[in-house]
Amino acid sequence: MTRIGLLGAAGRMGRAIADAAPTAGATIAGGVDRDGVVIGSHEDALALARDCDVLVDFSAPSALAGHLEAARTANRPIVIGTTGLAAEHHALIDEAAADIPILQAANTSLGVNLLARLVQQAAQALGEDWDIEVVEMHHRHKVDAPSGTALLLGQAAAGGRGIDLADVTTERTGLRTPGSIGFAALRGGSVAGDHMVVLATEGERIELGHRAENRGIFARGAVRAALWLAGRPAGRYTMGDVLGL
Ligand SMILES: NC(=O)C1=CN([C@@H]2O[C@H](COP(=O)(O)OP(=O)(O)OC[C@H]3O[C@@H](n4cnc5c(N)ncnc54)[C@H](OP(=O)(O)O)[C@@H]3O)[C@@H](O)[C@H]2O)C=CC1
Ligand SMILES: O=C(O)C1=N[C@H](C(=O)O)C[C@H](O)C1
Repeated sequence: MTRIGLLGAAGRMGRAIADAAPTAGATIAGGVDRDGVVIGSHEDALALARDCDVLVDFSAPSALAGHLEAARTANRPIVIGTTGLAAEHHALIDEAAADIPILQAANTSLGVNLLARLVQQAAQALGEDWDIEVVEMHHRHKVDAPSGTALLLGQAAAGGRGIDLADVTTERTGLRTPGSIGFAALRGGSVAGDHMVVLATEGERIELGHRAENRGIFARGAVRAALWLAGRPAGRYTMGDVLGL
């Protein structure tokens, strides 16, 4: 059975993945966090990487470089679910993906990845007189905003229009810029993750959305991604590859 090494093991997602693994077809080889061992006996990410088939990282952007280094040194595949990644983090992932298989996904649920396809199609079918706004709500503990998923959905919409998201993100004051894609982030309570893409024009609007009822959907998706990634050649992969979308 595939043995997962958990990075960020003490966190909400780390615990959810440890719970989901046995029924999703994997075992947990061990888990480490900022302060070392959480599950098993490995002292750090490198020791864990050497003793597992695939790493799964749901921690924080500041941990990414060290986790990639451990995966590379031990020659292990790694699933990265951490969000809040900047361009420099994506550059590190691209570089490491020359040597090892890496799957980076802002959202590992089937529903959100299908939603991204629907958003892409809708944006492609509708003209620029349809304004696009992405609204998300998460629990009070979340630190990054907009969520990684909101950005993923924004990128899907921009892709449908054949443009780069970076070129059409908008300021929140003054008159709305035509063709821009806007974001709104709400934080509160225990919301596992709600996302809504609103496409609005004069007289009508379309709302395409997804609500996560618990973290189990992300955890099962992460385990599925890990099973899929183990044994692949070096390269950078997406949940779309795993799910055949
Ligand atoms: N791709 C997806 O489908 C999903 C992605 N996420 C993302 O996963 C990440 C984790 O989410 P969540 O579990 O809720 O967050 P938590 O804060 O509960 O867990 C993160 C864990 O990582 C640890 N950590 C932080 N920095 C470091 C570091 N430098 N080195 C080692 N460990 C570190 C934290 O330790 P400490 O508490 O000491 O800081 C904590 O135990 C977030 O980026 C979130 O957005 C979440 C859900 C789904
Ligand atoms: O932090 C969370 O909880 C979540 N983060 C991911 C994101 O930023 O999109 C995925 C999910 O929405 C839950």
